[in-house]
Amino acid sequence: MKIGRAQALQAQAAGVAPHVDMNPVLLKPSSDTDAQVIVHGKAISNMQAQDYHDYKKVAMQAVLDSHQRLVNQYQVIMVEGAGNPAEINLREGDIANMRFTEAVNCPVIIVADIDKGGACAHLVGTLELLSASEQNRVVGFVINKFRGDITLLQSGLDWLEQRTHKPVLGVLPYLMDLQLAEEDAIQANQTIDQDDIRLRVAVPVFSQISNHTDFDMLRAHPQIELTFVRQGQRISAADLIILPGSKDVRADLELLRKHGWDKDIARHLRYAGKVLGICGGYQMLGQTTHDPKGIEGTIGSSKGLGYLPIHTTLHSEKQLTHSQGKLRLQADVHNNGIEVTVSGYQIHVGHTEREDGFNAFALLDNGQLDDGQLEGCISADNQVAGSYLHGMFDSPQALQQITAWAGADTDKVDTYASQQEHELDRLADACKAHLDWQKIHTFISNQTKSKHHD
Ligand SMILES: NC(=O)CC[C@H](N)C(=O)O
Repeated sequence: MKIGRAQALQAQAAGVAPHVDMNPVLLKPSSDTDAQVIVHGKAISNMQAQDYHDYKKVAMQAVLDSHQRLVNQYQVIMVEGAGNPAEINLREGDIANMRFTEAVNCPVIIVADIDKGGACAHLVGTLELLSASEQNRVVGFVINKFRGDITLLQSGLDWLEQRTHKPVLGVLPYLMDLQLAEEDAIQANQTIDQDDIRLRVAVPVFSQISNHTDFDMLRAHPQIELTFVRQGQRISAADLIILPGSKDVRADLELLRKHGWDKDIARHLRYAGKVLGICGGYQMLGQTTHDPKGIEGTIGSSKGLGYLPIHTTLHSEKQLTHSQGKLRLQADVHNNGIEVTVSGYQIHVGHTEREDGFNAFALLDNGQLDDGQLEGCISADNQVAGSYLHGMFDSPQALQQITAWAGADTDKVDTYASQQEHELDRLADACKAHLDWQKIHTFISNQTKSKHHD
């Protein structure tokens, strides 16, 4: 079952369990022109933009079915649009914006990001490009991410209301360093304690990087300096290099070599640094990756970096599982002999075999995939490790143990879930203080009444 991170976060914010109906159709871009289409949590296929366009009629029905199920279950349903309601090239066949609101007859609030500039022009222009009935369902505007003196904005807001005859329902302030899970873009902003950096982590950014939210907890840790190494840059001095997941492991392996990152990794290991691979990054650290059916790219095999005694073959079925177990990683510091629990999720098409006699990364409680209960691998010299477990840093003990393995004694931090809860509270407080709830409640109760009359 797969839903977008944004929808899972919205469910957490609303205090309800996430469900696929909250994200009936999910597109996971696999390149600039195609995406994996996931309907009701199940992958349908990889589609080119044009094919998806034709598929939208089917997808719309899935969206409406989900909406109906939610209506039967909840009193208030808030739907977030995707992209922009005025993308005229995509309006025909749209399933995520105004066409959906017309189909289910719901009021609309348009939100503009003033940090990017041109917010008034954006709102007036967007409204202008909607049809008359769509315009009628817009009940107001919200300005988001405002910083500065609000009194200077007031004349602009007055103008906007006069011009459009729609109310501004609030101006939300820019919340500094809000650390909420992002969908596709890599988040790199960090607040670190410069005088107390204990671990420097470098993550090369592959073209097809996946699951970059694995790094959110490292980024949120005040004693860990996390650097995303972009293409064209070299990996500079660090304590730990982490190779992230990838949607096209063999192509990204080639990219890694093209940028000289293989040499940087070799040098880093000569200087006794540690290297960790997650999922696709784990596969790259092995001996070989075979793709006999061309699942991710061209048919063929690629030689890995050769640091771990593992062999991977890509299959057509994607495996998806949640796992929990005990870390096998031995820490040079902070090793008090206590077994550390690690948990995470696995999502991959690769099947990996570890050569006999080598250490695993973790012993899982109920391992089902690949090498069974013993998951992942650690090199004989204890310098290189790899695992399929996404989210391995989300539990504070595992984070502490892995950073200890990498040579640093870091303080224990909040769990990922409670850190997200704290950030959601910040956002909720801002919404409570700055939105016109009286008006918003009126829209909601009118809507509920009209539904009862339907
Ligand atoms: N999330 C990932 O890194 C996936 C790795 C690889 N593409 C696989 O599916 O096996």
